[in-house]
Amino acid sequence: MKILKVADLTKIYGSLESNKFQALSKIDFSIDEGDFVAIMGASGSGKSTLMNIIAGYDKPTEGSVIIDNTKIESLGEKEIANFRRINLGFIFQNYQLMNSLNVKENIALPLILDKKPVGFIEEKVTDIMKYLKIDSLWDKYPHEISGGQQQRAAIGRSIINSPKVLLADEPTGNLDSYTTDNIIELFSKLNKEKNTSIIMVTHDALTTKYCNKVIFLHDGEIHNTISKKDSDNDEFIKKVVGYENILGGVKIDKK
Ligand SMILES: Nc1ncnc2c1ncn2[C@@H]1O[C@H](COP(=O)(O)OP(=O)(O)OP(=O)(O)O)[C@@H](O)[C@H]1O
Repeated sequence: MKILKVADLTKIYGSLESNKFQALSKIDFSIDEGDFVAIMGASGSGKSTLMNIIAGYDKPTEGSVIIDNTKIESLGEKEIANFRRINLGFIFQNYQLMNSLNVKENIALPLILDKKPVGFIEEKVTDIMKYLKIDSLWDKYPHEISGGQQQRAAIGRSIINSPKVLLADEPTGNLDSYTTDNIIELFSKLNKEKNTSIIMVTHDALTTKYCNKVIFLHDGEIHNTISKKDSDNDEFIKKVVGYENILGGVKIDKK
């Protein structure tokens, strides 16, 4: 079953002829339920723009995003915020935890905003912290824990509502390679055990080892897509590294 469909998506920033910039051009792809997809491409190729439009943080100039049969652009601002809170999880490179709240309160935040009963929140947050192996950190504040632990807490907050789709924009960009592996394994676990569909922007080819698909953006367009079903794991990573070398290091500036 298709869980997400991106159709003919174009994004032009700026309204004046002098400051117009086309960041995405006719992007078209779909994601099946249970897919774990990476989006790769050079800096400036449009990855964050695409993620922000999928999450409804930004609007496309043309085209549409359909998530679980809901057309995102047809929703008003309040409806988008509600839809996002219930159906999507978003994970950022810099975690975006609230510094004044401890780990437990950060994870509970979406349920508190939804005014869920205290007992329900308590049970859910305890389960999630155990699942993520951060239950011993429940009373720590973000500045008291490591980057990897902060990212686990951020993942906890993003999955507390059991979203069908998890969007992660460079989730391991600030982490060392050991912690990166841990976080990527956690994504794979969520993907396999909870059937969460994941779309992850990454600059690191090795983080795609559990993905079943990699979409390469180049200059705001889909350059190509690699599927794991065509190859074994080593061959898959080799292909990803190959395309990353061709596309990865070049800053693309259309101005
Ligand atoms: N608000 C904006 N106004 C004008 N141009 C923008 C805006 N946001 C992004 N851009 C431009 O759109 C292009 C795509 O940006 P985007 O952030 O999506 O790229 P990216 O692939 O995520 O890059 P990176 O890997 O460096 O994060 C870039 O050239 C960027 O300068």
